[in-house]
Amino acid sequence: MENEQGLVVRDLTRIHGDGAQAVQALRGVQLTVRPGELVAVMGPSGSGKSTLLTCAGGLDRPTSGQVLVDGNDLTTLSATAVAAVRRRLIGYVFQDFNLIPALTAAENVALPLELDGVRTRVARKQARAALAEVDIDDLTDRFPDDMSGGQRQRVAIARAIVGERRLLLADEPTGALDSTTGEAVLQLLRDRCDQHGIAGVLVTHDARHAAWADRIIYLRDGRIDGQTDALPDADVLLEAPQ
Ligand SMILES: Nc1ncnc2c1ncn2[C@@H]1O[C@H](COP(=O)(O)OP(=O)(O)OP(=O)(O)O)[C@@H](O)[C@H]1O
Repeated sequence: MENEQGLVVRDLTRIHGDGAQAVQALRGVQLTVRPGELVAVMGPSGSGKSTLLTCAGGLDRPTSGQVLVDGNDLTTLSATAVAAVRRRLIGYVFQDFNLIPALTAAENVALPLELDGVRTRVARKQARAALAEVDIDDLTDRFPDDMSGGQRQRVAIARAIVGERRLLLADEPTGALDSTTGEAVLQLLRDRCDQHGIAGVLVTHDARHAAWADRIIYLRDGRIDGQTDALPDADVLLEAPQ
């Protein structure tokens, strides 16, 4: 295991399909996200943003290249070992929350721990702690259908940070939310990276959302086409007259 913390992506390529149908979604992407750093990924539709995120999160296998999460090379591990790294170290936040309707907030958040063999009582305790961290410990026993969109996304974030997560991947996490609720969700992601030294990657179409990141990378046709340091402080943008 290499001693590199955070996320390291080297020469990443991903070809979806084969023959005449083959689509080269990523063409040699290099990216390092250090612990505590939040990087935004922007780019036109079809430029490879989601593919980059799913490869970084071990949900998709790259065609070539390396993906290291806290030194664990997802491209050389067995499928079972990748799944274990995913459950223990990687948290995902999606646009549509992906919560299980039949489970309460605490049960949804505890699920990745329980799947990983953590005893139910311990998992539920950690789930309650994660829900408290995103300020919804009063919703522990509530079902997703009885929550607002913002509350559901907080549950999804709690599920993504529960336990000892080291990498937080968010794909348009504010897409289904109004702008105030969306900003609160981004603030939460930012705080997690700052306070817990988690490496974060945020895919977004919105430059105001990208302003929460330390760095923005631009993808075009599967390549990194440019990079900028942080935009003006997000709080300043929020306070600016509309
Ligand atoms: N499972 C798949 N099978 C075939 N082609 C795919 C698959 N997933 C993605 N692609 C193709 O790979 C390219 C990159 O897709 P990707 O979803 O990563 O882009 P994106 O930047 O996230 O787009 P969007 O902003 O629209 O979500 C696109 O041409 C897409 O059609």
